[in-house]
Amino acid sequence: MSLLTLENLSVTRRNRPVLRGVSLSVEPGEFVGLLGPNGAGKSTLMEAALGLIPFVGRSNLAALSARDRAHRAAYLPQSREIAWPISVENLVALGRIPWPGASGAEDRAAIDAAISRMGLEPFRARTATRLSGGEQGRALIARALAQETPLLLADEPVAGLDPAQQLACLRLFRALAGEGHCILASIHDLGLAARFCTRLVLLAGGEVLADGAPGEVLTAENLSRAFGISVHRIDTPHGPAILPI
Ligand SMILES: Nc1ncnc2c1ncn2[C@@H]1O[C@H](COP(=O)(O)OP(=O)(O)OP(=O)(O)O)[C@@H](O)[C@H]1O
Repeated sequence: MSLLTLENLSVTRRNRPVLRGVSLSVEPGEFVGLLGPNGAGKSTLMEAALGLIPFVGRSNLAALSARDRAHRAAYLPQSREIAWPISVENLVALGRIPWPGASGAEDRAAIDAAISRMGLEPFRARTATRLSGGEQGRALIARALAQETPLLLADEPVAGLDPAQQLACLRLFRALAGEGHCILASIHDLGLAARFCTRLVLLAGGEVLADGAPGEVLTAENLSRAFGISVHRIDTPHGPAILPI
């Protein structure tokens, strides 16, 4: 069963077409990396998929009630805003709001697991707004994980994370996909995307330029068309290293 199905999705923003007839279907077990130049519409696609902005076409997520949608999908927006000076633990606990019927023990287990998965134990009691940018980003990922949804839409989850935290986060997402979850994450680092994602979707000009296994999508021709760049690719025992030129 597809967790996310977009059919002919079109979005116009400020009288400019941003997405034009995008169709996409994402299955459990997939970690899909959403690639594309700045302004290609990666955030727009996630916002429209969730029904947060007007669109034409169909999104199975947007069609759900707010409660069912919150049970199906967690969302990490690109903006890392934390509105109140609450503790990291309480911030992560906000991910449990869609589950008012859960027992205290279930909530506690979900919060503890999310904090542990993001390596946030030392920050648990700290005021979230007084953490570094990367630490705040990890706390917001933990909030999304605590929601315990089958689908996670994450807008540039590794932006601002140090190299070790980027690896840890992407390894975790890959492991979650292995457990049957489904992750759709925008990402600008082509090497990391190639290494960790099971599938890549390249957006350009408001359309899906390529969709498939990393090796099929990250071709010289596709990257030149999407970004206007050449790349030097070196295959290492740890996966491809992709150097934009
Ligand atoms: N709130 C908004 N109101 C009007 N136009 C917007 C808004 N947000 C984004 N846009 C426009 O929509 C287009 C797509 O933006 P979007 O944020 O989806 O791109 P993106 O692929 O996520 O880019 P980036 O890699 O820079 O994050 C851009 O031209 C942008 O200027």
